[in-house]
Amino acid sequence: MSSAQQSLYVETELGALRKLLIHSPDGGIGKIIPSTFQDNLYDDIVHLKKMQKEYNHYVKLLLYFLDPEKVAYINNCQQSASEEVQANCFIPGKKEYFNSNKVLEAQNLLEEIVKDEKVKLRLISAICSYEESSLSIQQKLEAIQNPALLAKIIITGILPAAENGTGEDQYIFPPIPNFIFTRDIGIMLKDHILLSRMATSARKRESLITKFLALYYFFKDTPEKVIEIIEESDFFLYEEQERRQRIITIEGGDIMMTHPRHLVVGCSERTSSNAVNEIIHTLFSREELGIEKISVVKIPRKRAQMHIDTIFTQVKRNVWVLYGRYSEKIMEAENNIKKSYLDRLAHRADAEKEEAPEILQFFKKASEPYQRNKDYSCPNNPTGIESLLVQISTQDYGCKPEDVKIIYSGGNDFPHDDREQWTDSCNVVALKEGVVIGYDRNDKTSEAFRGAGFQIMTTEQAFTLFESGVQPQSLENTLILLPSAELSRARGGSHCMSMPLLRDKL
Ligand SMILES: NC(=[NH2+])NCCC[C@H](N)C(=O)O
Repeated sequence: MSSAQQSLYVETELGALRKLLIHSPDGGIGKIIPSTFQDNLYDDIVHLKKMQKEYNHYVKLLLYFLDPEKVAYINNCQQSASEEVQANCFIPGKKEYFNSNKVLEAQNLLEEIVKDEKVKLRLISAICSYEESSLSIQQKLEAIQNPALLAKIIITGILPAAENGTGEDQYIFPPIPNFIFTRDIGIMLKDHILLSRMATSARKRESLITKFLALYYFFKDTPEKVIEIIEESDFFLYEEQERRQRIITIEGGDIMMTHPRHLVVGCSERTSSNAVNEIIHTLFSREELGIEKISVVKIPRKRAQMHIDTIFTQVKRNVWVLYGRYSEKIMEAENNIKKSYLDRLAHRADAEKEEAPEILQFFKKASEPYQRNKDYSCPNNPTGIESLLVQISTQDYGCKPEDVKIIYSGGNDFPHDDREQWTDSCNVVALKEGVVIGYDRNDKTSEAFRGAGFQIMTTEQAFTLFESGVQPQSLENTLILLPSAELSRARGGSHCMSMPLLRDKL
């Protein structure tokens, strides 16, 4: 077992975070133009430098918790007289980059694997054929001897002037601006990884890169732990229409290991129903995973709620943050109030009654051998998302029903609930149980956290606290707020920006 492999394990959303995969906003993002941001799954063009600055707060916060020595290194760089050194310590590929083996940067790992000539050639040919590049582009890439540069080009799609002989930077591939959302590219299920199968062409190169990282870095010696789910072998015999129905797409934002025996899977704009079906079969058949229960959360296919982690995330065993409009408990009443409000705002299509999310559960005892044709569906499904969350807290974690707290986006107060869900109020990642990262712009949600007994602090305040000697791991019940003016425009929060690789067991 390689050392990378030994330390990969995630069985909850809450255990103290020890290692994760991230990707810092790269130059490709700065090349998106107004006519392409939608195709790139953004809702605006962003100011790259400001976005990177905001992201650096996130990185530094992660380091305080996961790798404090690197914070000392970064602080040191910040004191340098050279602005370049100050900036470079956050830029992957630069010699000043902090290089942590706890907060892993995808670009660095890519750099690592392309040092192997065989892997390099394979990856280049896979990407060039996916992107339909010319032979000459492929040859230019093959000729690059600097692995850091190659990794950067593969991600940003920009071949610098010095490498292409034309005297100008050349855009050889489209950017992959959503690669910052490492949550979506793969999912750790205990010591296995389930590879995603991105739903949109804007994110397919990310899947390809992730597959290479899984096979040639993380699971180099144990490829059997890499789980891939693809369409059946006769898929290509069907007509277009039929094929569309059978397609398998999976994105990590729809998959949560909420408990070592319980997996929650979203069926959404991004994760297809066929995929959900196959996930159930595949994971139940992998008895070594010990997954007994799979809850499927079917949500309407909407941009604003493209994955289930845009609707809810877990904060503590008994605490969740949820978009109230999707809670069956308040949906009915809320719908009526909103309808009258929206009606007054002229003919808004969304004034129509919301489509309700639906929960389906499947159960297989770990000791029972798996049978493909057996029906594992459960008879009494939770009536909606809120009941599911309460069920996880009470049945899986043994909390008392009266102790379960649901914190609602925007305090469940319209229109703040909708506004703040849009800027990822429900998308928080736990650094440890009860200590989560959110966005500073979601004021009403922060108030709701405060009301539920959490202290709220900005990253700046957290850093000052840690510098004064408070141990990050000693924090309890805290929501830490990231600056988010630019980051939030990419339509993802801290949960999306993290792919946990190692968490303590609870
Ligand atoms: N897990 C998540 N919610 N990820 C958010 C991804 C946002 C990204 N712009 C996309 O549309 O793909």
